[in-house]
Amino acid sequence: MPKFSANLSFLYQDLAFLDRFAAAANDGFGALEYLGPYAESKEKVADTLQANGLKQALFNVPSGDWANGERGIACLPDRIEEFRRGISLALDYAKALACPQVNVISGLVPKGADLETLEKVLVENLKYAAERTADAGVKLLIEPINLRDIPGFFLSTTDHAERILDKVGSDNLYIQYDFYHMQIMQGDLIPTFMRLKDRIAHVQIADNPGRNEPGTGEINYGFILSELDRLGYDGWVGCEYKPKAGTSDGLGWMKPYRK
Ligand SMILES: O=C(O)[C@H](O)C(=O)CO
Ligand SMILES: [Mg+2]
Repeated sequence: MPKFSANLSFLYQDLAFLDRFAAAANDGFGALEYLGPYAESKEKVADTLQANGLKQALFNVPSGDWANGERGIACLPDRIEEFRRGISLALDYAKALACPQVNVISGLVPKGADLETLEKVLVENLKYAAERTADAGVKLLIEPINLRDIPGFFLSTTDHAERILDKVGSDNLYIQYDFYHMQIMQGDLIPTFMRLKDRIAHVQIADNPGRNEPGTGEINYGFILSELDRLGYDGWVGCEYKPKAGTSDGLGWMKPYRK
């Protein structure tokens, strides 16, 4: 049976961040994920998780000035020190929240930048981060993201993600496979998942078009979720979508998977 993690950067947007924890627990989620916990103290986040009987499935390492349009800094040559500090902060939180994995957002290609240079920076940053996260018992992930929602994003396909994993050469670096992004960029969702299964540590779902809840678009999540089960995926399924019907009211799709 698939188990679901509520992505609090998308769900329960009408509530304050820490109030979203109880709402997710009440709706039957077993775990949480979000862009980052850094605006709250790690003690407060850990207490709220525990008070609501939730696990921490994942969060992103610090990803630059998100509000002002940055989408990660991991490929940017002039941000290496900041990236390294971010890894150390992410590991502090991961330890406090008993979070088994963190996701790296690669970054936007700056105008006129040399792609080979960006790739080298990303690979070196990931080598550095994979070593530190491995020492802490935390998996490191990278996520291909579709170019329609984030034009100019450096990492947008699983082929590219695989090449990066090969270049980094660490057994602690994995792919975060977001079915929504991959439907837009590649299609062929389950055959690709099957091929990359051993390199994928986390999956996320949303329907297309619209990035709304499963059942609102063209992706057959009934099939996908049963395939994830059949193929032995036992990680969390991250619900990273914009609820069309309100978060709780729009959870009808999840009913068959609740005990
Ligand atoms: O948007 C996504 O798919 C990501 O998972 C994310 O964390 C930020 O872009
Ligand atoms: Mg995602």
